[in-house]
Amino acid sequence: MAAERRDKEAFVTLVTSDSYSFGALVLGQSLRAVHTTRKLAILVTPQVSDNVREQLGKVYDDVHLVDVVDSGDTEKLALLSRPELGITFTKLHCWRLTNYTKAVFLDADTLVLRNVDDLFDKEELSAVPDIGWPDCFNSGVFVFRPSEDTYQALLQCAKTAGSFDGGDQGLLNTFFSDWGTKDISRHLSFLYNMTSTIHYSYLPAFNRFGGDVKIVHFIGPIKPWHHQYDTKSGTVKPHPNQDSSLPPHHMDFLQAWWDVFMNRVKPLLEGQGQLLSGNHPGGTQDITGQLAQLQVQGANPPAIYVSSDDHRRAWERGEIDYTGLDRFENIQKKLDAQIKS
Ligand SMILES: O=c1ccn([C@@H]2O[C@H](COP(=O)(O)OP(=O)(O)O[C@H]3O[C@H](CO)[C@@H](O)[C@H](O)[C@H]3O)[C@@H](O)[C@H]2O)c(=O)[nH]1
Ligand SMILES: [Mn+2]
Repeated sequence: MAAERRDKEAFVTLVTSDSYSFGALVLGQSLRAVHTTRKLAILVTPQVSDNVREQLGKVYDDVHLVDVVDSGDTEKLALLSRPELGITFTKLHCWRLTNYTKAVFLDADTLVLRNVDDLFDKEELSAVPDIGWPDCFNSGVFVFRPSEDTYQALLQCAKTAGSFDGGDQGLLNTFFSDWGTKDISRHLSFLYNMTSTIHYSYLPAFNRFGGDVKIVHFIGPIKPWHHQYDTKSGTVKPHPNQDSSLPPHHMDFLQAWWDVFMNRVKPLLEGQGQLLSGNHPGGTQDITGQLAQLQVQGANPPAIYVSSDDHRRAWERGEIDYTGLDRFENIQKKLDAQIKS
């Protein structure tokens, strides 16, 4: 294919915080690992620190600074138990990347396992059914055509109809409401957005088709970067809140995420002085501990995991109080407070 066309097509993701940036770095490197021929673009908001933006620039061809768009719809987001997701309206900015003729949006919590450049043969709006309500599409992976007109129409739709889940997925399913019925070629195979969650898994189908998964999507509040990684054994350990309920294959995908992180992202970050230097003597380190260090260095520290200096220093040493101060509900509460303020 002509190089000019390839240069006008891009994979696009979004980050509004330093923590999601770990996801974006892994995603970008996973796309490089499967030798994509398309450009990599990322939307970042001013909350992402300068230091992190610089790291993102090592992986992404195009780092676009955008303003936050927030649905502010706390009532509907409460139904979804995810008060933080109003900010995902910021995703709409991807339609403004009009220097590309076609693009594929990927959430920052996705990981690419095989080359998916064939997605650029699809038309707007192509996506995979959502596992919770398969008449809707999941908005973590979709093919679209950047257009200022579409962007304005989406904003208008946000003002008039709004989003039925408070996030971008509800809005996009309202706007592209004929996705379910109009054209079957816009239904992508589940292999392009394999959501593996604790709530639902069709294991026999997984055993039959799982080997062909192209993109895995870590939906839900606990992301790969919240898990612990044991540097001695080179294996990921389940988050204490997920321990007993994870489907077995989920651990393999988490491991795949961490393998990309350790082999392809950590070496990039190591040039960053003290970042990633705080391994716990026992060999266990948690990326959020590294995040805390990143926040100490960053120009605009979100400090969401840090409640006091002592606690912060313990966290940085990798001494994480999983059953006490650092238990998941507390982290979640802090995140919630951060988003409301
Ligand atoms: O604080 C945040 C929250 C989200 N994001 C970005 O927005 C995406 C969507 O959020 P995520 O936490 O991945 O949501 P999911 O757990 O995947 O939940 C679902 O619901 C969301 C809201 O409707 C949709 O955006 C998702 O695609 C859909 O899978 C992320 O991947 C990031 O790219 C941020 O940058 N910062
Ligand atoms: Mn997601």
